[in-house]
Amino acid sequence: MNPLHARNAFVYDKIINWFPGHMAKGLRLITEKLNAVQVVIEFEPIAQKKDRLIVYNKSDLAHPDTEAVITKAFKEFKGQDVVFTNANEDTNIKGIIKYLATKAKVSGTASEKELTTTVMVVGMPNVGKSSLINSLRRIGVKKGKAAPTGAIPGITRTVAGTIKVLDSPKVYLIDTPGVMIPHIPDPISAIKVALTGAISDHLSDEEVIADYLLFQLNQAQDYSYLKLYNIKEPTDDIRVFLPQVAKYIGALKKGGEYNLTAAAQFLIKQYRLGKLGRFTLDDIQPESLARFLTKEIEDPVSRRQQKKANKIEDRRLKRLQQLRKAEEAESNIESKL
Ligand SMILES: Nc1nc2c(ncn2[C@@H]2O[C@H](COP(=O)(O)OP(=O)(O)OP(=O)(O)O)[C@@H](O)[C@H]2O)c(=O)[nH]1
Repeated sequence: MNPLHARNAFVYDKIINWFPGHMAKGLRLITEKLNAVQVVIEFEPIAQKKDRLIVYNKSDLAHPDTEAVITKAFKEFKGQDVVFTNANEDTNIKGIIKYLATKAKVSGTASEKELTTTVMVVGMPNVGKSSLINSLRRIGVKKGKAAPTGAIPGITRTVAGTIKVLDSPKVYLIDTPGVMIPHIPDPISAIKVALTGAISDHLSDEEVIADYLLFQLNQAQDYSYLKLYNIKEPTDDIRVFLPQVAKYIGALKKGGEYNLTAAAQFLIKQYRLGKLGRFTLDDIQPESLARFLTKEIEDPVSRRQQKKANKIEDRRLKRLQQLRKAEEAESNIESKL
């Protein structure tokens, strides 16, 4: 095998903006409903004021070494527990149910009081929110699918009603549509997000995503693609790589030319299914995680979003107070009549 002259860095400068109407609506509904829940299961930070449980789902696809580093960093810099799950295999689901049960509070009418936890599940499209809810339901109440799932982002379109995942105490979950920040400022992050399936593939060029995948594989000196697709020599050139993959899968256009888009789509799908092995796209070193977790507090986008969410929450509380006052005034009048 010839030594590979791999690229030192991946160069890409396209900014991807994807914030369809249903996401804007979803974000609004999530913020509005936040008052009604005790716990938020998050796939990324959104609700600083609530009890939060951060879930790293699809842990079966990530590099196994990353779990310990992430757990330690979240504990150290955020005092926050994280859970690693595989929602398709019900891995680590029992622990989540136990945690949610500990958060139950007394609710209901005076005659029928009960212990309840209401939980909102939030995160980017395609991270497995609905799959996690179904898994919690399978384990908690031994019941089948309640939330629709699928490999295309945007399956869940609205903030649905509650789904029971435990009987005693009662634990209810609220599924939400996948939401993203409207603007991903860094083009490489946008490719990573696209690779995870959080944005529609056609928005970012599939061949660029496949090129990034090749770059990552070569950086990790993971040449499993040679055996997988019957390729003789490692390459870091997507123009050399894609035709060989197209040949392997028999993707040809009408004139007999290799269909490179089909080859790129195939590779992306293989990555998402874990066929290219378990690896993590982000740099999960203790130092870079420390930088990320401390920067998050300073991130102007997060702060702006938080400020906006706080404002909405304050407005809702004010409105609630006004309504209560109006109700009290009305009942005073009625009692005098
Ligand atoms: N390998 C693996 N795949 C998973 C896991 N959880 C979910 N998936 C798959 O990921 C895809 C998306 O899952 P969903 O549960 O629909 O994701 P979602 O976050 O609800 O998606 P939106 O409705 O778009 O927000 C499906 O094809 C699932 O089978 C997991 O833990 N491991």
